[in-house]
Amino acid sequence: MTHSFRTDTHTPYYDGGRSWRDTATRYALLPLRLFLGVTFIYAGLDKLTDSAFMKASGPGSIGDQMRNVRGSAAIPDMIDMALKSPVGFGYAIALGELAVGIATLLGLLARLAALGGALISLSLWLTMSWASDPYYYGNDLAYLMAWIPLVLAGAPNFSLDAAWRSRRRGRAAAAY
Ligand SMILES: O=S(=O)([O-])[S-]
Repeated sequence: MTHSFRTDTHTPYYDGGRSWRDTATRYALLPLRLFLGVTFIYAGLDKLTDSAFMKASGPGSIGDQMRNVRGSAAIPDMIDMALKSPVGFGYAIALGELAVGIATLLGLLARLAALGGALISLSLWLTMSWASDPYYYGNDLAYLMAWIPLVLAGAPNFSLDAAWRSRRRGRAAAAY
């Protein structure tokens, strides 16, 4: 009986020593990072520039939106807390989204930014979109899940974190 071994099952289009598969794997999280970064910046700016939204009451206001979902929220106490200062809460969410989006795009403290994004999505899921039925109609749960790979991986490429790390390594190497 003869045995044959194939160690390479794909076509090696070499790119400076890497196959295209290695390159695709290396940058697999980049589309997700760009999408979440841009979307959170957009969501933050959208809220900040919507004068109807940043109000304690009235059509389209954050106050009315929270009162509308209070009965169906997973944790109504969270809504009660936010309703003590609906406009303050609105600014906190909008500025949080903006900061998370910018940091994610720049790859600055990327894991921390992704954790912030996940916490924002978690709190919106438990309140605003908890009543979605079936659950997959609610988008905040999908955002929460989308942040998790970035919490785990950070932003190893095209990022300020990576630039900072390689600068520190360069300095450490120069010191020896
Ligand atoms: O977003 S990334 O640093 O994984 S390419």
